[in-house]
Amino acid sequence: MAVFTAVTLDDLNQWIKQFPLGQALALKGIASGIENSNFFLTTERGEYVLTIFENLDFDQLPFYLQLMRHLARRGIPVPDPVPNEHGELVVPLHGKPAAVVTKLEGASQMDPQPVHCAEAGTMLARMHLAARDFPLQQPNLRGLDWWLETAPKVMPFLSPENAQLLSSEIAFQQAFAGTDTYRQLAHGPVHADLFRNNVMFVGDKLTGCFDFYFAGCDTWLFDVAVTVNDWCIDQQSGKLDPARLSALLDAYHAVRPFTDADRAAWQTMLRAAALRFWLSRLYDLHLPREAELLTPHDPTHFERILRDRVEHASQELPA
Ligand SMILES: Nc1ncnc2c1ncn2[C@@H]1O[C@H](COP(=O)(O)OP(=O)(O)OP(=O)(O)O)[C@@H](O)[C@H]1O
Ligand SMILES: N[C@@H](CCO)C(=O)O
Repeated sequence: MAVFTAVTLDDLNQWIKQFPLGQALALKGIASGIENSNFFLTTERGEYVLTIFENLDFDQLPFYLQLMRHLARRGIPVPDPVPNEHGELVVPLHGKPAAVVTKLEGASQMDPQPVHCAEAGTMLARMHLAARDFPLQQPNLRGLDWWLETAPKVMPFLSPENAQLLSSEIAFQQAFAGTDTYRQLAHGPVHADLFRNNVMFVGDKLTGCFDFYFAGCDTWLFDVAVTVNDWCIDQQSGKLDPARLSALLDAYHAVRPFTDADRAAWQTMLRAAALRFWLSRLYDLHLPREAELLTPHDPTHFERILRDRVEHASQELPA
């Protein structure tokens, strides 16, 4: 159950008046998700999602919500935040920040085929291009600085082999971040968490993506690697699946062609993307926050992926 803050229809009667949505007619808690309290909200104007942010504060939220608004206005299928009468996208509800966004149609495709991977690749590239003129800046808050700060906290919980893997990989990534190749990579606002459960389909057609609450400015290639490491793998072994990988990369490349720097950085970036989720899952497992009530995701999945990416080269990016 992922509703940490209880809300009733009665609670909403007054609150909803500040939005041009008419009266609230129905409210249903959404069971999945581990970060926020989410509700499907039906009003006189249609179907929406109400999110109460449990762990994010008012300072960070404008970046996420304004980015969603920016993308929605450029035709990228993402939830569009509804402004209140003062133009605000984030408004307190029961003392916590909350937002109302449009509801996407469809359901996640947890067993994606090449056709779904191609759709994801196309949308990711379109999203990168559409965000180029987004004016707000926020770093990826789960980037290298966070890895350096967090690794010492989880080290005491690791086996000697895993402690060695973690420290050597962070050193490798830190060295890479200082290279010319890294500096030449295109960067801008990225989703940074485009897993299968954050994308909707109706049949084989992608209808949208959501959960921008790890978005930040980072390299576009990092975003591609995060996506590939979830969509294009055998879920048991973590190994890359060539057909799905080609489908996603070719579709991305057709919209935003990969550069020589991307090609030079690809293997390293797949490792960075695996490290990012191994570390965050280790952190959530061993150092859970108070507001985090659900079973954390399994870190060993990303440990396997990282070891595989270190030991086996992926196919190259399309030229
Ligand atoms: N705009 C939307 N349209 C339709 N469904 C949505 C929308 N936003 C969220 N959902 C539904 O709510 C669920 C939880 O949302 P979300 O993934 O943003 O929560 P979360 O707490 O950030 O979860 P996690 O961090 O585990 O991915 C989604 O799996 C999806 O089913
Ligand atoms: N996608 C993340 C969860 C946070 O959205 C993970 O699988 O660890």
